Amino acid sequence: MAESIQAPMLVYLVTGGCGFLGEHIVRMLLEQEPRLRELRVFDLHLSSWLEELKTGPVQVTAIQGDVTQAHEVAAAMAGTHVVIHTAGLVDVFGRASPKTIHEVNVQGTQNVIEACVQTGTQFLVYTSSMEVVGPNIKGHPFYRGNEDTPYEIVHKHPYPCSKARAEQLVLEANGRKVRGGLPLVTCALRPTGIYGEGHQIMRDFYRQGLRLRGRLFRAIPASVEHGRVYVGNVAWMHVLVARELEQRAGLMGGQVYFCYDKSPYKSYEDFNMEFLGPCGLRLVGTRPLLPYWLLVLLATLNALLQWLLRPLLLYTPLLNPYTLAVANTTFTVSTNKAQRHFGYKPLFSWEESRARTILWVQSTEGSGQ
Ligand SMILES: NC(=O)C1=CN([C@@H]2O[C@H](COP(=O)(O)OP(=O)(O)OC[C@H]3O[C@@H](n4cnc5c(N)ncnc54)[C@H](O)[C@@H]3O)[C@@H](O)[C@H]2O)C=CC1
Ligand SMILES: C[C@H](CCCC(C)(C)O)[C@H]1CC[C@H]2[C@@H]3[C@H](O)CC4=CC(=O)CC[C@]4(C)[C@H]3CC[C@]12C
Repeated sequence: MAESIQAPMLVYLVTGGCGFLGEHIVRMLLEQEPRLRELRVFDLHLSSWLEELKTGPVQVTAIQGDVTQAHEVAAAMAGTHVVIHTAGLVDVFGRASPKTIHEVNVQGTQNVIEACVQTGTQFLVYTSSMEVVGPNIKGHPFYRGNEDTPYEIVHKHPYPCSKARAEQLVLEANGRKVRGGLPLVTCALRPTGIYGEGHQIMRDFYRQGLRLRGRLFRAIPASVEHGRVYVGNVAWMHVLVARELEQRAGLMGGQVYFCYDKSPYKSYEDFNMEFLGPCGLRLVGTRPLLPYWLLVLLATLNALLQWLLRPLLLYTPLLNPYTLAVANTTFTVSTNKAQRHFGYKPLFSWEESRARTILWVQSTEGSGQ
């Protein structure tokens, strides 16, 4: 992508551009990519906020489509230079079947890769996940790990299985010849747990706390650390990778990068309190109120109930054996690979990320957002 002093010429496509992360990527591209001529936003469900973006200098094209449909993906991608593939089915609660998760996350990604080859799109940035590495089902801690830290990867749950397979497909596709004969350059980003404006689970905890007269009850020991990353910084890393892939194809092609910033390492619940506390909630207990064995029992019961009730209704509580294992296992990332390879520095400080998230949580009260 040669630097141009003339009219902007690049066409980008963001799959899943109407989701939590996707919206931030779309807005960030419009703010931070001066070479953009057209931005295509491809999603199963188009959001109304896209309309307001259509009045700016960049042509924003909304495309309602399904990544599992190869022809829809290929049609949307014709003539694009870069694709940021963020669409995915994020489900660790049993809302979707393992088959559907596989179709969207794995087959959908395969369709994006084949469309790159078919249409001549040369740069592909994939939103992977830390879940590709862990936590594993044995509960082994990953403490301040980086992209090269050895870790026993054991997947059973459909979501991490699908993200791992999709990431592998993306990395293996690096170097394939696309239409016109140039090599495909791919790269995968692995965010830890993302937070920020639009984070639905945060909003759900907030509402639950309001219902419980301003209280949440500690379930996880404060000593279990989680790595979290602000959505604006995740979006910024995507934009930067997309921008740098051509110049640094040899270095970055086929690589994975953890997505990180300077958010503090804390337990899942203590981290959420950084935002929910200033919104008037309080976390009750310095230690978990229930013993761990009882939580395991409740989680197992929930899984059993989900299975029994499935013919009648979808029972999808937050607590299940998988979410309990993830929440109860230390998983923190400490790396500078993205900084070394393409000069990434978080765009938003921790203070700013926190302030923005608090404002958003406050704005969701009674707003039905
Ligand atoms: N939320 C998190 O903490 C993390 C998310 N990720 C990854 O980031 C990506 C985005 O996740 P979120 O924004 O949190 O989820 P989200 O559910 O808010 O966004 C996903 C978007 O993909 C779209 N989509 C789903 N199925 C589709 C299909 N068949 N065709 C076209 N579009 C489809 C949805 O409509 C939605 O707009 C996912 O790939 C996820 O695996 C990775 C690490 C952490
Ligand atoms: C829902 C969990 C917290 C509730 C625990 C309880 C019931 C004891 O209070 C969440 C704890 C950790 C979350 C996951 C983590 O942030 C990593 C993720 C990465 C992704 O790619 C997708 C989302 C998620 C799996 C995230 C999901 C919610 C938690 C399990």
